[in-house]
Amino acid sequence: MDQPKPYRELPTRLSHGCFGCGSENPHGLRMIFHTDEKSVFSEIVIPDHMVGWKNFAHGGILSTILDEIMGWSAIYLTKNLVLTKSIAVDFLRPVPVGTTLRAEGRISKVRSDREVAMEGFLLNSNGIVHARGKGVFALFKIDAAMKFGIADEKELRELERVFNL
Ligand SMILES: CCCCCCCC(=O)SCCNC(=O)CCNC(=O)[C@H](O)C(C)(C)COP(=O)(O)OP(=O)(O)OC[C@H]1O[C@@H](n2cnc3c(N)ncnc32)[C@H](O)[C@@H]1OP(=O)(O)O
Repeated sequence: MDQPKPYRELPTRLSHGCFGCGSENPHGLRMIFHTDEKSVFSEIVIPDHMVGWKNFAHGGILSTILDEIMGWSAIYLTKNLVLTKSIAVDFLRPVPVGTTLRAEGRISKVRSDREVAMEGFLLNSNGIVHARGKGVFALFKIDAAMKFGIADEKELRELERVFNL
């Protein structure tokens, strides 16, 4: 009999246009996320058209992936919606386009009910870290998210339902 997997996919495949995770954005990264309940992770192959220097992924794209993984980690692990307040990225090794990367995010410190510090990592298939990020995210309950216009009400209610926000 198959053993249950120690992780599961997050229900983030909602039809929206986010550059990082939107299933309906043909120009985006279309990231899919999994969790082991302590962190959130995603496997991604950076397409050729996101190149910077020859063969190396553009640093802005790597920063976006770190923002996205930290953002979804913050949503899932704190049960709030988020807006990025700040991120800082260390680019440690170039990332060749076309190779599989693993992005991982986790909580660094919950600072208040309105703010969390996160950390994120981009690793190659041997577990070597190519970039790491630190981010501060504003936390929003559904009503505040509605007031801020983060998404339309239908989408927010769907997020509230699937993530038990
Ligand atoms: C899908 C998941 C993927 C995530 C990855 C992608 C994420 C992104 O790219 S997000 C886009 C980039 N980030 C942004 O655009 C954020 C821009 N920044 C902002 O909007 C602001 O700086 C913000 C809201 C974070 C903090 O605002 P700031 O001015 O410091 O707040 P502050 O002055 O204390 O409060 C202003 C008002 O907002 C309210 N407010 C601020 N923060 C919150 C909060 N967390 N919850 C509820 N209300 C809040 C305050 O109560 C206050 O309301 P009022 O005027 O009625 O008194």
